[in-house]
Amino acid sequence: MARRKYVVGNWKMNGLTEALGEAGAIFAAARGHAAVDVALCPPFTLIGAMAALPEGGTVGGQDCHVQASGAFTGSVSAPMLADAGARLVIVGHSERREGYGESDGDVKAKAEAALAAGLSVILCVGEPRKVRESGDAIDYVLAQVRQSLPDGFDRSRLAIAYEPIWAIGTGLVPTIEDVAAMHGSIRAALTERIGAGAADLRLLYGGSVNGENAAELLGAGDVDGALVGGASLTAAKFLPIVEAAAGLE
Ligand SMILES: O=C(CO)COP(=O)(O)O
Repeated sequence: MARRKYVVGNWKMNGLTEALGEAGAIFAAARGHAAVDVALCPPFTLIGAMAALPEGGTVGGQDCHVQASGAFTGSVSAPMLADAGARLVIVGHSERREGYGESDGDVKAKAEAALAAGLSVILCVGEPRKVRESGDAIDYVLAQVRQSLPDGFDRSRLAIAYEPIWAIGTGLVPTIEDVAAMHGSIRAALTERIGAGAADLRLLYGGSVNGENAAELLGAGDVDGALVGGASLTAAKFLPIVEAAAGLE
């Protein structure tokens, strides 16, 4: 099974109703690139409206609770995301792991809850700067992959995003060789775990991806797409990344 390129925008805590125009422009242009899967993950408040845009497009959440419902003030469950029109959810983003103390076990439970609700999952992993500098980045990330991977999953509904924490929002990116080495190692760890089917899983790179560096990053070995933060907020910045992915098909 050939892996289709996958370009996903993570809007983080950005976006009011007026930003839906950018989403509409992104979805409309993305239709012209049939070989690339494009999705946007806005804040919870915009999911329903974005999923209902006439341009049509794939919409996701940025987090979900492990339970389907209950007394969890302020939380949103995976079935609620699906009900609002989301088709996927990001779990284990470093801003959740670091900012909200989410463990690998929590991330695994969230991924399982999302899959059970019929959503696709983008499971994030990535090392802090100190770990990169100490030379242990691959071991660190593989431990995250092994411990946060859901038990038993449909390969078409799980993607892994490698996002080195020091590259997020900083303008810094690893070398292409380091990206390829990390993605190759993640693929090998997945193969150990689930066998040859690991070749079907999409591995995304995230961290300061923009229109200028996208073609090179997306062309690295075992890189099947990008998880984009800042450059996903406008069509002008995001579409060049989609075009770079399309150019690699
Ligand atoms: O965290 C990210 C996407 O999830 C990456 O963010 P930036 O693209 O802004 O570096």
